[in-house]
Amino acid sequence: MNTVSPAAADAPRYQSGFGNSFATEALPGALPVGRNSPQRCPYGLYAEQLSGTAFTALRSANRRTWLYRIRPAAMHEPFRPLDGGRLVSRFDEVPTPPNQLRWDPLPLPDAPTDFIDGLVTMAGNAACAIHLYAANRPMVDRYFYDADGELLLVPQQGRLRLATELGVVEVEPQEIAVIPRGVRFRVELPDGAARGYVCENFGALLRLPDLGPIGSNGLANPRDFLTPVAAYEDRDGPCELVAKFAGGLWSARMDHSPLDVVAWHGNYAPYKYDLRRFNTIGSISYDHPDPSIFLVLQSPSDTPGVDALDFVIFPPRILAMQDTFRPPWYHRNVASEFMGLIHGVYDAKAEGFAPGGASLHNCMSGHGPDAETFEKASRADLSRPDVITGTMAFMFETPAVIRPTAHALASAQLQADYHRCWSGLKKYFDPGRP
Ligand SMILES: O=C(O)Cc1cc(O)ccc1O
Ligand SMILES: [Fe+2]
Repeated sequence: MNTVSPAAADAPRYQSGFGNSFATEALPGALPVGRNSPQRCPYGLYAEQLSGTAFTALRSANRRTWLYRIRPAAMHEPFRPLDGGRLVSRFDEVPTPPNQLRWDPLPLPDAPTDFIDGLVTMAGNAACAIHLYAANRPMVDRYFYDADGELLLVPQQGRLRLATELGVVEVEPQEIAVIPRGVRFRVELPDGAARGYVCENFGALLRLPDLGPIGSNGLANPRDFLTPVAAYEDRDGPCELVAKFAGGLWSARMDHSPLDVVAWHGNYAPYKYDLRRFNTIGSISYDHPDPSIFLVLQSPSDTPGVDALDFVIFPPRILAMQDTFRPPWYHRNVASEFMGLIHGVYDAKAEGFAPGGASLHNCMSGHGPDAETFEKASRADLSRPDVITGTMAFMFETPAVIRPTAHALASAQLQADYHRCWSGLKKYFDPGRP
């Protein structure tokens, strides 16, 4: 039998809310009533629990989902090692230089390349791995899951259609998707080719930050997070299941699609978010605030107030601060900052930071606006607000040093002359002129 449920074939449908307890069924009555594991499930389905946190995690942090599926996830041949290509998990292959680093965009491939084969690891540490992807083929009869971490996908060019066990999520540039650890999925490319960034979060699940004095609304609002409704494919035939497990890739044969979940309920599920919905907050008096006001999602650490990983964006905004150098200040940060640009121009860099490119400013490495931006902003007319439009940059930030891979440091896209963007900064100091 080879059928797909309507939600697997049609435009994706979603349920709204962040971390909610959702319940969804692709066939009426597929969810057991009043219990998770009845002696026999409706429609002859198997019940399976997918746990994303320890069984005993506090209720506020506990995440699990009950799946009602055609066959349990256990049904596959043994995994065998698969060549990981440019995907690496060791971040100690080469010394990490304290240099400011910047890369041009990854070229789109010429050879047929699916999402998995198109992954290139740029950098990482114990908290996360940062990959780029560039692909031009859909995954056909090929499925993937990541046992090492949750995947935060940041498309930069082309849409992704993520057919997952829990339903279909479609994202375009300026939207993000999060696929929980262990959830199986296939990536289709509605626009033929796609490029973007992936942050593989090894730590606590991404969550919305507390808002403190901002109050009960603002930044990324929970209702703008969308989780798919149940959708399944009842497809028999040979396929491949690729796992990322303990740092390596593994491949197993299956004789049916693993996307066979007819109904599910729980709070461990993929979601998407449109970054254009972010409620950006900033200074309306003076000074450029810390970029923590642009925090979308955080992976908390065991130290209150210090995250193991932050996902921050730099969206369109209006700068009206008075007697203020409006772009980011020059700074050195105890945390390490990996940045990408989805669209437009980033306000600290006049040139060289292209959409699809990346930069890395590690712990205590000095950085800030390039010379051209400094000259302009230090003379700008502040009686008028700067309306920054048509841009979307982002940052993955961690307290641990972000270590580039050997491949990233040797890559043709690394800009050898990046440091020169500051070499034109003039010496204005004059002890005789306060
Ligand atoms: O380095 C960067 O461009 C990111 C950044 C932006 C900002 O507004 C303040 C601090 C910071 O690290
Ligand atoms: Fe910075």
